[in-house]
Amino acid sequence: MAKLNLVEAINLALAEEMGRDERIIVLGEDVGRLGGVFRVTDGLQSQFGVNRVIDTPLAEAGIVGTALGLALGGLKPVVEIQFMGFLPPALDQIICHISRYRNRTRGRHTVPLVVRMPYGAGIHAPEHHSESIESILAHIPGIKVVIPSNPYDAKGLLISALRDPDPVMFLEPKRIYRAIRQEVPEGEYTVPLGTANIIRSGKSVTAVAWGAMVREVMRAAELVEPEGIAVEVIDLRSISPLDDDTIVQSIKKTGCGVIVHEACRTCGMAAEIIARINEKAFLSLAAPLERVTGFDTIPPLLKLEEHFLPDVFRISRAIRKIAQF
Ligand SMILES: Cc1ncc(C[n+]2csc(CCOP(=O)(O)OP(=O)(O)O)c2C)c(N)n1
Repeated sequence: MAKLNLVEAINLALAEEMGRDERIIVLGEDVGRLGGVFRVTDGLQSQFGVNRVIDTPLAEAGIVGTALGLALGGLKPVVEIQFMGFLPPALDQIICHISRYRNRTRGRHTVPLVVRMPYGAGIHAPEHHSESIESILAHIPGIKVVIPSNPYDAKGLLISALRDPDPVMFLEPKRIYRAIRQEVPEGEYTVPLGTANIIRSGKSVTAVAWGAMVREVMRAAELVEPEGIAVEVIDLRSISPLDDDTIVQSIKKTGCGVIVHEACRTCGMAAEIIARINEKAFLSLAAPLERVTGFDTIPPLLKLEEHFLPDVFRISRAIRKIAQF
């Protein structure tokens, strides 16, 4: 079995599904000849031709609006937004139309499209290239929001997204695009949307993360292990729908939890997760729930980025704090 990184796993999922389903087309800025800024769509245009892998003008609202029309016309478009920071012009199409077509037509029309986008900080990129605004997407009813943390899940989640009848936002943590290699099977397999994964079991503290933060949380869990703190790590994989059952079951076992995300603190996903734990497992809590997050500021440049992003130090400090109760 080949060991692939995240970029290669996503590329493989696209190539395999495009081979199986000729309704799938790819469109976005520089996705064709160049193969995308991060080379995620590398080779697809030469394999499937210019009618199925389309270089578009620099106009996010136009690209996503076009994809909506193509989806309603019977195709399965996969849009690449070059960086999540350039998503806002397309939010009008996503919020006002794509997310509501099923509801607007009383289920007669669905919108089977996928919007892929690199997101998150950690690669020393300038403004608009480090955004992590997943909670804005999670706030929109009618779309699914998926974030893989490793190559195996990336391929399986993307195949599920491509086969889903409804719109899926597929967020790619670019900080780990090439940082992890993992055995990824050839051929089809799926990872279900809306299902979290317990990637490390423990009885002391529950830690919830997604995307690039999963790796940091795993490092923190290993750091505190010799101190007698056994951390259960949940990789959320989908932030909408949110698999709160898995989180609640874990909290009932450990009695305390920390949620880690690199997005800004205010109205980030941690706030929603903490609210759900309060609703469903408050009486099992032995300590206040903690969150370790980015700060309420634009992701800063270069070295300051290291202070903005939750790291092993900040995460392990939060874990120790709640484990003491
Ligand atoms: C709204 C928005 N979307 C995407 C980008 C990312 N981006 C930066 S340069 C570039 C290519 C621009 O190509 P072109 O307009 O031909 O200008 P040239 O590279 O020739 O100067 C893209 C897509 C951006 N800066 N702004």
